[in-house]
Amino acid sequence: MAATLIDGKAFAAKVRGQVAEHVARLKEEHGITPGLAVVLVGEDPASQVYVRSKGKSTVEVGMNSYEHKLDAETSEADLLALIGKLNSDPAVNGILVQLPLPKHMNEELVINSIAPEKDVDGFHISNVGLLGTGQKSMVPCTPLGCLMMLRDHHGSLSGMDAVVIGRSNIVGKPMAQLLLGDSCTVTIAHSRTKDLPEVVRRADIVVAAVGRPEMVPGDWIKEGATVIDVGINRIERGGKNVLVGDVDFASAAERAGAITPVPGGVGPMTIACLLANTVTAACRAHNLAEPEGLTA
Ligand SMILES: NC(=O)C1=CN([C@@H]2O[C@H](COP(=O)(O)OP(=O)(O)OC[C@H]3O[C@@H](n4cnc5c(N)ncnc54)[C@H](OP(=O)(O)O)[C@@H]3O)[C@@H](O)[C@H]2O)C=CC1
Ligand SMILES: Nc1nc(=O)c2c([nH]1)NC[C@@H]1CN(c3ccc(C(=O)N[C@@H](CCC(=O)O)C(=O)O)cc3)C=[N+]21
Repeated sequence: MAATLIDGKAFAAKVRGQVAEHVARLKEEHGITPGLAVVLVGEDPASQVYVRSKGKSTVEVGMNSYEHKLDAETSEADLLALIGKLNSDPAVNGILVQLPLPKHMNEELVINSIAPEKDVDGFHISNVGLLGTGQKSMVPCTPLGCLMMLRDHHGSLSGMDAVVIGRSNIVGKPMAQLLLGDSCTVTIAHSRTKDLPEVVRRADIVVAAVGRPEMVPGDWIKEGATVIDVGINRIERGGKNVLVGDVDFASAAERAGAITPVPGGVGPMTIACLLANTVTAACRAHNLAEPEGLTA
C-alpha cells in the first residue's frame, strides 16, 4: 500500500478527549452538564446499534444521554409532541432523530420541528441556509468529520479540486458546502453524471458518499489524491458479513496519497462530531465561549 492511512478511529478518540475536557470545564466553572437526546422510531437493527453506541459515547465524555425509543407505529403527532417537549427542556442541548423514519412520517416536517439551536445533526432548514451562506450554524456531523480529517492532513485546502460523489441532504450537499467554504473547486457528482471516472480522475480530493459497495475502483483515482470513504455497506463475503465502503480500498490505496478505511474512518468521526456539536450547542445556549477547533 502506497497511501497514508487516515485513522478516523484514533482521530475520533482525540476529538472525544477535547469534548470531555470542555464538558469538565462547563461542569466545574458553570455547573452545566450538556445533554443529548436521541430519538429512535422503530426497530431497525442497524439503527439500534448506532443509537446504543451514541449513548455510550455521550456518557463517556461526561454528558447526559436521554434515549427515547418509540415503536414503529407511533403517530407523527406523538413524535412531534415529544420533540416539542425536548425543545423546551433546558437539560437537553442537542436532539437527534435517527433517520430514516418509518414511511408514514414526513421526515422534512419532523426535522424542521426541532429547535434549530438544538439540531445537532444540522439538518434543519435554518442550519442548511446558514451553512450555505457561510454563517454560524450547526454543521452536519459526517461532513464535519470529513472536513476535520482533510484539514488535519493538508493544512489548507485552498485551490484544491474536490469531487463529492453523492448529493444527499445529509452528506453530499453539506460536504460540498464545507469544501467550498475552504476554497476548494468543488464538483458534485451523482447518478446522472456523465463519465464519472473522468470526473473523479481530476480530483485532488475524492469524497465518496453513494451507498454502493466498492463502486470506486483504484484506476479512477489520480496519483496522490486524498480519498475519504463515507460509505457504510454491509455485504456477504466468504460466507461472512463484512463492512465495506464505497471505494475499493485495496486498489485505491495503491494510487491515493491518503485514504480513510471502512470501518475505522468516517464512522467514528461522525459520532465524535455529534458530541462536539452537543457541547457547542450547550455553550451557545448559555452564552459561553465555544470549544476551539470543534466547529467548521
Ligand atoms: N460514515 C457515516 O457516518 C455515514 C455513512 N453514510 C453512508 O454513506 C453512504 C451515502 O449515504 P446517503 O448520502 O445517505 O445516501 P443516499 O442514498 O441518500 O444518496 C446517495 C447518492 O449517491 C448517488 N448515486 C447513486 N448511485 C450512483 C452511481 N452509480 N454513480 C454516482 N452516484 C450515484 C445518488 O445520486 P442521485 O441523487 O442521482 O440518486 C445520491 O445522490 C451510504 O453508504 C450510507 O450508509 C451515511 C451517513 C453517515
Ligand atoms: N439523524 C441521523 N443522524 C446520523 O448521523 C445518522 C442517521 N440519522 N442515520 C444513520 C446514519 C449512519 N450513521 C453512522 C454513524 C456511525 C457509524 C460508525 O461508527 N461506523 C463504524 C462501524 C460500526 C459498525 O460496525 O457497524 C465505522 O465505520 O468504523 C456509521 C454510520 C449516522 N447516521
